[in-house]
Amino acid sequence: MNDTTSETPKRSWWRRLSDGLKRTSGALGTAVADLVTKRKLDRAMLDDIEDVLLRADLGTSVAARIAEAVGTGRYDKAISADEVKAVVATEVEKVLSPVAKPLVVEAGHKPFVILVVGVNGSGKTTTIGKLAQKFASEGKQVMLAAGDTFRAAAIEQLKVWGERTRAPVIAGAQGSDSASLAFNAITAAKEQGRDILLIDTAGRLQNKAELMNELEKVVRVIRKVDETAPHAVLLVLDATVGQNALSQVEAFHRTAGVTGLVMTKLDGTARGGILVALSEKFKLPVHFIGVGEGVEDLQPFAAKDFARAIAGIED
Ligand SMILES: Nc1nc2c(ncn2[C@@H]2O[C@H](COP(=O)(O)OP(=O)(O)OP(=O)(O)O)[C@@H](O)[C@H]2O)c(=O)[nH]1
Repeated sequence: MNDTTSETPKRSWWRRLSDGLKRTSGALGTAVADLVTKRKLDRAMLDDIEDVLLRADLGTSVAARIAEAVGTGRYDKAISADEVKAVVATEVEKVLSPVAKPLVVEAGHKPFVILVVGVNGSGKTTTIGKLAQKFASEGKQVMLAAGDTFRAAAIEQLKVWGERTRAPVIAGAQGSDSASLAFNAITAAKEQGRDILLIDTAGRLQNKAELMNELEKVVRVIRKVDETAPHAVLLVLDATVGQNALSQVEAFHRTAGVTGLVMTKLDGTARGGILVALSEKFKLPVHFIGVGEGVEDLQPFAAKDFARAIAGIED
């Protein structure tokens, strides 16, 4: 039946997810299929499978574990690509299950302050828009702070989200001090009794000390108004940067104390396994993933769905 309107939201998200991850799952699936045809399983085949997994950026320890699991009980036997995919899905899910955690807005903070950080163009504004929409639909009073004071377009983009979600936007002039803007925003959110304050920040490269110091200052200044804040620090990562994501996590975690990750643009890479490598290494909660340009393409992260999609298992 081709009636897509009867699809449940879950089903349509699965479609978006598996289509979005096609580059990774397609590359993986084709390479595995090539390896297993007309051969019996031996050490050389397992090494080749491990290489394929490394090329998808799953990381050395996860790739080795999967190869080991594929080999268990199967030496000298024929093996199908589907069997390998099933093992990949099972092992990837084991890594991801402990980190797949929703973003929880704890009671007792008014406002609950969420600082959104990351490099240029990683998808911070899209993430803020999505979160503002979600919280507003739950009846929460949201406020936005346009802490990316470098780019006029970023301030405008946030204002559009403010209008859409009926959230007031605290913004300064282009080039104004982002720490004082954060200070003003949290003060205003307190005075107005807003439930949640989402603070955008300028995109910055993790190796630019000056900008990272500025981010440190933003956090310090926020704490002057509420010493328990920020209550969540979300690092938005662009999956297409590959291994560079590892050093981004390290640097932003050191500077701002990241509490959770959002990974966007998984549709733009054949190396979507980077999310698995990051999870294995840092064990930071993963809240959302993005598999396309639209705000509906950013959804809460579910370990099992992701593991099946990346392994190329059809629902
Ligand atoms: N293909 C794809 N594009 C995405 C995804 N998430 C965001 N984008 C696009 O990436 C671009 C940058 O997203 P923004 O949300 O503006 O990123 P930002 O981090 O706020 O950017 P700066 O303000 O430049 O730091 C936009 O064109 C988005 O539509 C995704 O999951 N997949």
